[in-house]
Amino acid sequence: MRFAQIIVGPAGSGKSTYCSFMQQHAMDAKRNIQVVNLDPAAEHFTYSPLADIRELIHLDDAMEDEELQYGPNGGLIFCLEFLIENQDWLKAQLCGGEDELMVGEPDDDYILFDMPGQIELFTHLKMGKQLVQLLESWNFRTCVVFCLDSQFMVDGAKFISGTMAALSVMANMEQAHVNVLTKVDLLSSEARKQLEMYLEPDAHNLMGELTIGSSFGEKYRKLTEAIGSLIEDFR
Ligand SMILES: Nc1nc2c(ncn2[C@@H]2O[C@H](COP(=O)(O)OP(=O)(O)OP(=O)(O)O)[C@@H](O)[C@H]2O)c(=O)[nH]1
Repeated sequence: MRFAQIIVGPAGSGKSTYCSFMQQHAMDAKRNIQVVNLDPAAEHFTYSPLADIRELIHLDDAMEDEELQYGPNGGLIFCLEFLIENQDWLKAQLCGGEDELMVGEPDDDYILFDMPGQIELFTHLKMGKQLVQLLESWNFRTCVVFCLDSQFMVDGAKFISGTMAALSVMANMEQAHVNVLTKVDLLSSEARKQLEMYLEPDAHNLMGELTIGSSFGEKYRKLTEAIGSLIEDFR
């Protein structure tokens, strides 16, 4: 059995940093965790990847192609589609050979997949799911790790927004899902205390915070309450 974490989250939320620290932590514990970079626009990261999508296709390839002429977001989607179409490349990196007969059966691998920060790839497009299906067919057990900047968890409106983003990924990917709060070290002591409140949130208190004292909050009270119940149901 092999294991994989699909590391997703908004741009700059700390995905690559998480991968580096996890790999270092594993090394300290005399275990082996490998990282695969699947962000075709990545500029630098501090781990040395087992495989790097930029060797297959770089975002610039899609953006600078005279026929394709993609912008950054369309180009990124194209690159991930290209990866799925050229799955033999990834299989060769992970399984050691392109020929079905030559594919080894590595065991006990633990691989982190560092994904791009465009979360639409995981909230409603199909590439994230297709990647998981491929990994499962190569004997991986997968889970999704959603990185969220903790600064998005220190007031009611940001909490709702961040939680809904995580929930969209969870509903679309249909995988075991772990949320990781990053950059907690950057929070002030007051913000850290507030954060505690959001770790075990009481939906009714949060709704009060959002609806009282603003005309927007009053107007959309019912909608906010419905969103609160939805989040509560998925907890
Ligand atoms: N202080 C602090 N900085 C962090 C932490 N996690 C990430 N950073 C910093 O935040 C910035 C973005 O981190 P990355 O790991 O590159 O984020 P990313 O999600 O991989 O970014 P993209 O691939 O561009 O979406 C870097 O400057 C990191 O050093 C953290 O827990 N604490």
